[in-house]
Amino acid sequence: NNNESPKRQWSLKDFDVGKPLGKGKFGRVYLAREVRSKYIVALKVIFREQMKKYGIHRQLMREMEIQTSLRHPNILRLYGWFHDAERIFMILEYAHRGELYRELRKNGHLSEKQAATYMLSLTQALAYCHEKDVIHRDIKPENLLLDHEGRLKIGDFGWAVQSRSKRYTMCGTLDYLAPEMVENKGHDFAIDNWTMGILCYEFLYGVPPFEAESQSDTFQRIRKVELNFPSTPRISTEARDLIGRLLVKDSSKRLSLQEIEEHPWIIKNADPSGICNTR
Ligand SMILES: Cc1cc(Cn2cc(-c3c(Cl)cnc4nc(-c5cn(C)nc5C)[nH]c34)cn2)no1
Repeated sequence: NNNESPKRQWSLKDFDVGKPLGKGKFGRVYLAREVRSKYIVALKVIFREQMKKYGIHRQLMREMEIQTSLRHPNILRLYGWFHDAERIFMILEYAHRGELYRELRKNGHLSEKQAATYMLSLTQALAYCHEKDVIHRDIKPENLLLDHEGRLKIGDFGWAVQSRSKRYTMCGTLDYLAPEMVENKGHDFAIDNWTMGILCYEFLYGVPPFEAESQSDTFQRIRKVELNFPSTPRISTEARDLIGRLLVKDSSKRLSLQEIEEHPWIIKNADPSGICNTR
């Protein structure tokens, strides 16, 4: 829209750079403050030679175009970017309460109200992305952040990062691959609906549904959709119903985002404000 502020030319001297917040294969994220406004941001720094080495320059540009155009309360804002001779810098919204994963690990699993509230936020963010033909926002828990009020933010450009704490390594993310990915078929919007099922399970049980000793066992369990629900923690029938209607091999038979929003478990448990601080 034409009342958009003109694209400022940013440079590193506009920022006081603070502590590192996270690091990935291609770079790091730092806490930073814009000097004039004192506005706190997260500054993601990507090393050019790493970018060349992994040949991700074009993908990065496309992802940044997408991310800049997205405006949604549950999607981390990309305010702008700049570069110098050896690095590319992205000026990102700072999520004050960090990784949702930390909350999940701290409490072992989330309450049904918290899980349903985060599921609703994710569904609304993904519905917004799908309207703009953006799929596969890479919604692994490592990429889900919480703002100062505890509101969920999808915090990444859909490319692999190593989260700061070593305990969930990158290979752990294969738990999130859908059958069509594992079997190398094309994937479409429904890929995100599968991931929503994985996430909902993990929010409620603290572990992903198809976790196994080896990668091949995990692939096997994904392909056969070997889904079982442990007896503890006790999860409501509605929650298991929702998970069972998302983790469906035939992608055309998975619940749509609209149907997730209208599911009885979501209606009964989710806080529409997206903020749920009840344990
Ligand atoms: C490279 C690379 C690493 C990562 C993963 N990552 C994301 C962040 C991050 C962003 Cl982008 C925005 N806000 C954040 N807030 C935190 C945070 C706040 N607390 C209290 N603790 C943390 C951690 N991290 C944020 C950092 N690393 N993506 O690409």
